[in-house]
Amino acid sequence: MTSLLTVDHLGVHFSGLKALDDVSFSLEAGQVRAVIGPNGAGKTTLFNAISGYVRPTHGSVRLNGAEIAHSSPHSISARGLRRTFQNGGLFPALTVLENVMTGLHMQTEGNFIQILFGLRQARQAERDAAAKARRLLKLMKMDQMADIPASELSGGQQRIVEIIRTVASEPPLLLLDEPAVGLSPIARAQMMEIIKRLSGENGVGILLIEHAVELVMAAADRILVMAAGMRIAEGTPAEIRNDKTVLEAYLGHA
Ligand SMILES: Nc1ncnc2c1ncn2[C@@H]1O[C@H](COP(=O)(O)OP(=O)(O)OP(=O)(O)O)[C@@H](O)[C@H]1O
Repeated sequence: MTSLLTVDHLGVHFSGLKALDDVSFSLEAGQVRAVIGPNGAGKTTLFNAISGYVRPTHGSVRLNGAEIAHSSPHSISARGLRRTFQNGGLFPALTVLENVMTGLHMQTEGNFIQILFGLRQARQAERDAAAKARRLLKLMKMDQMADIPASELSGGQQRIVEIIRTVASEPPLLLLDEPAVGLSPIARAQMMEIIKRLSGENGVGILLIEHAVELVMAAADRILVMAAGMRIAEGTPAEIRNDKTVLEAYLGHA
């Protein structure tokens, strides 16, 4: 069976430095895979190489079996792989609802001609988009924030809205870069619930970089551990917790 995402012997070299060295793994629909490792392990480089922001030196990345390793970020995104960034911003002056609706426009841009020539249909499309955005916000327990400007949200709430905006277009594959960084314990629990719901109920494949070990252990189905650009371990949370190489290389004790 073809996996949703297959990363095969992927390498990224920066003038001699092997930021990513021969990394392989796969991700299935409905699965959450975490990537962990100390600073400089190559996690961000891995994300950049998968999403087209960095050109791989070696190896391949396949999305539903189709090679995407040398495609542009735009074309990779159009094929259904979406990502968030560590400092990805919302539009501060727009309301939470409007921000989520910007994520839906990707789906409706095919209706451009309709928008030009059929104002009535366009208004209906806009109403449908607003209703869908509200449904999503309600599902993620953010509906009470819908009509306030994004600038008035806390950092953690902004991150949650950014994820809702990213998933509004229903991508089959989502890359989340440190979704829980700087979140309060409550927001962290909410984030974990959102991640589980997206994968479990909506079947989204999720790849996430995360330093919060408790979130990783609770939310991930499988974990990839990296150090110095290389994959040093791969397995279920229970396997990783007891892996001697991981304890030595990552957690600093055995
Ligand atoms: N554009 C670049 N040019 C040269 N070296 C780079 C570039 N991007 C990353 N590196 C180097 O590649 C290595 C891996 O960096 P990367 O940012 O992928 O690690 P990381 O695991 O994401 O770290 P962190 O947890 O600190 O974000 C580091 O040594 C980094 O300095």
